Amino acid sequence: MKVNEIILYKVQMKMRNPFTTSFGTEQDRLFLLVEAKNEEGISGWGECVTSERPLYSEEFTQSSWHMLEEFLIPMVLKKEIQHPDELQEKFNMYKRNNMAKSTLEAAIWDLYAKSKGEPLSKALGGVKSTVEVGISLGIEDNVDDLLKSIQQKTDEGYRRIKVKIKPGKDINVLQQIRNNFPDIPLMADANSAYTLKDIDTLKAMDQFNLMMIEQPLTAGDLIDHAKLQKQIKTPICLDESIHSYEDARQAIELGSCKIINMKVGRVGGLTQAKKIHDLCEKENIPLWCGGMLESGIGRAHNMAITTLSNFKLPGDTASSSRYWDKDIIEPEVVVENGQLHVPDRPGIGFDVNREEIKKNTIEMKVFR
Ligand SMILES: O=C(O)CCC(=O)C1=CC=C[C@@H](O)[C@@H]1C(=O)O
Ligand SMILES: [Mg+2]
Repeated sequence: MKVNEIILYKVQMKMRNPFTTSFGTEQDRLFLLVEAKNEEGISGWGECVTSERPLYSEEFTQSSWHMLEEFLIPMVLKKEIQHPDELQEKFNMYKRNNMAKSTLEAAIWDLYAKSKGEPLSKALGGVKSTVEVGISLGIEDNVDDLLKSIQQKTDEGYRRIKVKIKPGKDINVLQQIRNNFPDIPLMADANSAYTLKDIDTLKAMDQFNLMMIEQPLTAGDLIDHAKLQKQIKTPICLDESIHSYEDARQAIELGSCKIINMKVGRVGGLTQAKKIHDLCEKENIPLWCGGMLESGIGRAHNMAITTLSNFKLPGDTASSSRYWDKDIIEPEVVVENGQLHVPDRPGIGFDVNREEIKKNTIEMKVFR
């Protein structure tokens, strides 16, 4: 397979509602798309999950644009590629910058699957045709609004509710949620807002029968999470601490977590995600697929990877309409009774809406 042309798009789309976590609020998404075309004019698509500012990790949208333009695209353009797995080794001469790497690699995976006439889920080794999903709710100014959102999303059939917590908005919030929803599958994402000094608060969360607490401590940490896991009942799920296969291996060996939130962009692409998936399956560490407020292209890739056997817990891949007045794919992603039907058409299985992409593109560059 040879990639004849690559187009890099910088896209600006306003989400329907602001999304607040312990490290900030986002509503105007500024992200990148990569379109990779082969000799037959077939296009594969990938989405970069960075934000405009490096709040989640060290990467941000402009850093990814530079990485792709200067280093990664030239490694792929006009080169013969037998299989997308080859890219991880090529890209690893450059340190980290996983979200930038993942954008291009995902586009090549989509193109590879399309050129074989195979759904991306199948090309990845997926075994499911439907996947269960939950929803991630941002921090609300007042708990009543949060309780209303939980009721609405539970009524819509989402299989688990993820709420964001931070010091001062944790025990009181979780208590009110449990007072109103004693039995719903519930988890909390701290986005690294705590330290071991908060051990009493973190222990107190054991009373709420949470499915997990996601990334309570510093991004990148494994040691303190291992100490914490020994002191609390609630399973720890890691997100911002797992950037590679090695991180996952060490986290499992240290006992830093019992669950991992898989984000294809954070780990550098679908090939690395598969490797981590297989390790976790062997070590009985269940996965679920996290989200990064993606458009439909990133959402489609998330659906495909979630079909692998060890994605055992509902992820964050909610409906397009949760985020966008109009998504850039057709049909849009629609959750029905807490489930997504994975398309069995070639590649990501959705058509891109070029008009919608053009309308939202603020910059683009064609590489031939
Ligand atoms: O709905 C989604 O796409 C998930 C949103 C979500 O929970 C997150 C998005 C981006 C970074 C984080 O704030 C957070 C997460 O940690 O999972
Ligand atoms: Mg998280």
